[in-house]
Amino acid sequence: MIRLEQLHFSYGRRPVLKGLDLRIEEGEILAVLGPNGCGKSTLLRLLRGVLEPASGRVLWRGREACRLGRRAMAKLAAVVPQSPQIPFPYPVGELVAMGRFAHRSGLSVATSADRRAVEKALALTDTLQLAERPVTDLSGGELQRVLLARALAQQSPVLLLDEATSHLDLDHRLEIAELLVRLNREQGTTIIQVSHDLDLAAETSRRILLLADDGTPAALGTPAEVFTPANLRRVFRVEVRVERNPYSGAPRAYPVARRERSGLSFPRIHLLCGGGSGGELLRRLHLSGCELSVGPLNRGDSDQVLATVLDLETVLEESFCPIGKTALKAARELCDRAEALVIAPTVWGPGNLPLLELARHTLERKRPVLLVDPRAERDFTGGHAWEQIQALRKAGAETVDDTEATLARLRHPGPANQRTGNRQQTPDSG
Ligand SMILES: Nc1ncnc2c1ncn2[C@@H]1O[C@H](COP(=O)(O)OP(=O)(O)OP(=O)(O)O)[C@@H](O)[C@H]1O
Repeated sequence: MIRLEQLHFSYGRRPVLKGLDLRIEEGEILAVLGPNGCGKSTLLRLLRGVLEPASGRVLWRGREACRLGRRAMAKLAAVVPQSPQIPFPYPVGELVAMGRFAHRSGLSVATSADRRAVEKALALTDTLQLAERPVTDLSGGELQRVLLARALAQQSPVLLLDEATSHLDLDHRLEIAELLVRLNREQGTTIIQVSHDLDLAAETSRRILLLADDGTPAALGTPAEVFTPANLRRVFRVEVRVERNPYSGAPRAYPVARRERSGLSFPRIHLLCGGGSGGELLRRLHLSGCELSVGPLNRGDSDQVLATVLDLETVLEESFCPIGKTALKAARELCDRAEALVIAPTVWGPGNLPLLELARHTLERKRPVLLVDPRAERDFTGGHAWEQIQALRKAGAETVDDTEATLARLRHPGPANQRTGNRQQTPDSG
């Protein structure tokens, strides 16, 4: 029904949309998602023919959108705009009746069909009680429902919605979402909705077009195909965990954390931790935007669970098992790829003692090793771990007090600063 062919658009010299190819079939529900300013509303304007592409075409049943004319377009598509300026205090009923203009000629009076369409649209959007109120007095959410009523009164086969539920309370948001799905199912209305509500888009749409911030298409497919942590991270620069809504089965994206863009001087870091000693370091290093790998960690260890949530490259060892040769070898490979090794304030026992080999190995490769708040009292190996830690310090491992100091050190490419100097600790000093 609608075809976009190699669509490019610029405002002046500033390109906004680049290379969009898309087919929208009759009866489809398509959501267009993407960061602020990526060109979603511009795409709707191009679809309506209000804007003309710089190159490429927008075709409605084979006819170019920008050549269709206002009345012909209104018969094909009704629009719910993002934030319209309505300067005149029309009564709501009158504004909704304006949706009928494509069906009327000149100043002809409203027919009973027009009146029925308006009443039905007011009823469906729960705005009948607002019919006499001036539109300028409405709240944001009421106005959105009235604008949807105007679009419904138009009885066009296609609805173009630009963030049409952004001001609605939960009850009305769900009601309008259900209404759109019902219109689509019962009347075959094609719906193209721009939204920032990822979950609602996934619940109601059959396909999602994800635009990147440079206006290129980043992904197109079913919600399950498009909602992957990698796609959403790339487009929104946010770490998300994708789960399924247990009631509807639709994918649901939970933001885990925003990645800071200010990088560390060491773009790739390996972290040794375990037993919860890595919690804050894992989160903060991950947020810093560096590539973080971790392990070996025993399955089920709380640090391992957090590393999985954060989608980190992790070397695993079986639950409650000492760190074995295979895991150690895999971790050594990750250490070789890292520019720095951080060792969390871990409790040392015979099971994880071999990890300290990784620190020696990293120092031999002339890469920094940071020991975060090491303490003799955490050594449960009869002094072996503490002995090795002291040897590591002599060989150049740096001591840092806490997570903050670790990040501060990693922001600087040079050797340890005075605060992170090798504080001597004896088994008694703690
Ligand atoms: N009339 C205009 N003239 C010049 N630039 C414009 C115009 N309209 C929009 N832009 C710019 O084009 C880019 C895309 O705007 P658009 O409104 O399509 O983005 P959007 O994805 O809908 O954003 P949002 O999610 O914030 O609503 C933005 O950088 C915007 O500032």
